[in-house]
Amino acid sequence: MAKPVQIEVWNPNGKYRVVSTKSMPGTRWINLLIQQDCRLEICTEKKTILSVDDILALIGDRCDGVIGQLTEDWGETLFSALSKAGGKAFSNMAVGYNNVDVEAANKYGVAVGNTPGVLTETTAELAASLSLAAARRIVEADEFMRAGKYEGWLPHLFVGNLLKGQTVGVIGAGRIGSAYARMMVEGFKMNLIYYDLYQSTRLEKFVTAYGQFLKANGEQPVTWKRASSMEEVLQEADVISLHPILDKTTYHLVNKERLALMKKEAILVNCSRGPVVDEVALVEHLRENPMFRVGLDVFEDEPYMKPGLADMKNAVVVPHIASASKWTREGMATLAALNVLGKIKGYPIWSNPNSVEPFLNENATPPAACPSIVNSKAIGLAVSKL
Ligand SMILES: NC(=O)c1ccc[n+]([C@@H]2O[C@H](COP(=O)([O-])OP(=O)(O)OC[C@H]3O[C@@H](n4cnc5c(N)ncnc54)[C@H](O)[C@@H]3O)[C@@H](O)[C@H]2O)c1
Ligand SMILES: O=C(O)[C@H](O)CO
Repeated sequence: MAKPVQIEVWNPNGKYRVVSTKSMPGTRWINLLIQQDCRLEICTEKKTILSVDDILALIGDRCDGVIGQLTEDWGETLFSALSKAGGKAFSNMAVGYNNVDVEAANKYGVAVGNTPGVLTETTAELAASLSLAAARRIVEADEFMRAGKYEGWLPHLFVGNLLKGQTVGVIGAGRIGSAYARMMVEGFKMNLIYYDLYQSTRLEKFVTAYGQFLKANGEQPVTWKRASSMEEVLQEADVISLHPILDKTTYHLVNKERLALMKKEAILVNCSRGPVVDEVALVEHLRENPMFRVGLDVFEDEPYMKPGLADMKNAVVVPHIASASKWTREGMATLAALNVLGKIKGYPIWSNPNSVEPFLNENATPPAACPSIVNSKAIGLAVSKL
């Protein structure tokens, strides 16, 4: 039997019981739920990753909706329990939902929400930060200073890579990949090569226009190319950033063979999901190629790193913080809460889940719609006319 878990209760007499498996930033999401007659229960357990049993205990015998986290395993067991408890809605507080078995949710008619759009720039900025940190060896240099090893300026001290005029490669040029590409092209005047299953005309137009602007100002224009294979990006780019979703097609997309195609002094950045890279192969590649560098926000077996990675001077590693700006995290909480609330209230789904700004305006009542439900078609939800 599932153990009881610690909770904090808001609006105890609310009609709808909504559970959040974690405390989330900001208070707007809490206020939106309690103003709409929800009794909100927030799990306050100290452990970071809740087990399926912990979540079963939270769902209990009556629950209208759950806001959950990307660290949780939302499959058959949880959706069946939620449906049995009368639940209609689940939302990840994340844009990625590879932790959710959507087919299982469909089977029980449970809506699955995610939080696109609000993370785009914040995540792209972290990918850009990791690119720079790796190119200019910032972490190594910081450790050196703190260890009291600096004895004065030297011509060879922490020499890294100049980005200007080099080629940035983006694999997965969706919302975040495109935002990152624009930052690197505009900020550092890099040429772009990208690979995606779909053409990104907006991105191509942006680079063309910026190239024309540079040329008109007497500067070297930037260029773009849509690669016909991922291998082409790996071979040509100097800095490569990974931004696809994680699914069967992207698992170990970067493996031993593909690492071998990359330039010896290339930089690889991963802010998508850990299993997109074969981390064991990566550690071996880093060991054998000391001029090759990586910037990693995500890991194959989070929260762990594969043996040897932590010892690599040519790796910059941070703990899955790409979306960690205050505005973004509060926005994610708001979108996740409104996905659950909207479904409970019987609202239709928002017509453009890539454009969620109306839900984020603190000074206005949010639209009567669910911002982003990934299985809306499968469970037959109507689209909002707003
Ligand atoms: N590290 C973090 O904190 C963090 C933050 C936000 C998002 N993410 C991850 O980033 C992912 C992307 O987010 P997004 O909002 O840009 O999503 P998105 O759907 O806008 O972009 C994903 C892109 O990947 C492409 N793609 C899918 N399969 C591919 C393949 N096999 N090869 C090449 N491209 C492929 C898609 O066509 C799409 O353009 C999320 O699913 C999530 O896993 C991580
Ligand atoms: O998918 C997401 O939204 C992220 O990984 C959370 O930061």
